[in-house]
Amino acid sequence: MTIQTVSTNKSYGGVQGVYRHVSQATGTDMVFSVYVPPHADGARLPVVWYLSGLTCTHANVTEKGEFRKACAELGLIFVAPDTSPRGPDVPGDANNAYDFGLGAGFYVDATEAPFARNYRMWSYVTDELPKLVAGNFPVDAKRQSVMGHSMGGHGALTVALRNPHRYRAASAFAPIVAPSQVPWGIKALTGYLGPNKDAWRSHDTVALIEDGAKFSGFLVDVGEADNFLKEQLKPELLEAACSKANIPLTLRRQPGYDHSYYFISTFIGDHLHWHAEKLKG
Ligand SMILES: N[C@@H](CCC(=O)N[C@@H](CSC=O)C(=O)NCC(=O)O)C(=O)O
Repeated sequence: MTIQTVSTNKSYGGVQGVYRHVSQATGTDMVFSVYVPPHADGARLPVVWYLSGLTCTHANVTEKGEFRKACAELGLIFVAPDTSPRGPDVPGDANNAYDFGLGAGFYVDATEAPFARNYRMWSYVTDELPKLVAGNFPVDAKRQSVMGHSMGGHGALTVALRNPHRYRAASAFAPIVAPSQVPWGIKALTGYLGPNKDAWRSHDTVALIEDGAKFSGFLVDVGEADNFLKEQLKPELLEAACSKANIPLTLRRQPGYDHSYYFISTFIGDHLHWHAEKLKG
């Protein structure tokens, strides 16, 4: 598994890199970014996975997330994958909408034509990319955690609930917590997985919790001025599900904050400190 270096820049004593590789999972080239903090020769470091939202590539959080200072101080590797396969042969939304297809893989392995061939973002972020990163960066694979934003918050919570022994922490900014119940999610899960809603449950945080999935606890921030809060995000459904299942949830409703990277960059330091505590030792 070889990777090609697109760019590297020194930052906070570490290296911010962007890399490209040929993905077996998606059948396309994929680009991702990795920040490696300053570290002693031979050291193996904990890794935080960041899953991005609709319309994003690796670049949104890499350029606007303001995570590097905290990662450098805390000794965390930070990995940001793309949100979908891309390329001239990759099908997208029939109407070029922003919420399906390119930039909107929803972290599932599609079963429906014509998406099943390339849209395999679940396998990509939980299997192929972790192996690639472990083989090319100084990662301690026993110390991994995951966070994400919006569609990527959905991705982070679902990969954690389905792999509770792999990820020591999971947090989210403005996550879609019940995609089976909201317009963004219904469109995506129908398109990628088909109309049978039973197949959606393993990609729906609230449904996974209702069906018995467990995790040690979540940290979730939402902005009270987020235009998507009431129709698409519905954090109250996560609150109810976690409460019923006795899963610890710290849900912070941040007054005045919207859905943007101004919101994420304000609180990402808190999240990284929370992750670092759980990734110690
Ligand atoms: N119409 C808007 C909506 C897209 C948007 O807000 N995307 C968010 C993620 S939404 C949920 O997954 C985002 O992170 N955008 C990128 C950014 O850098 O802010 C639009 O097309 O922008």
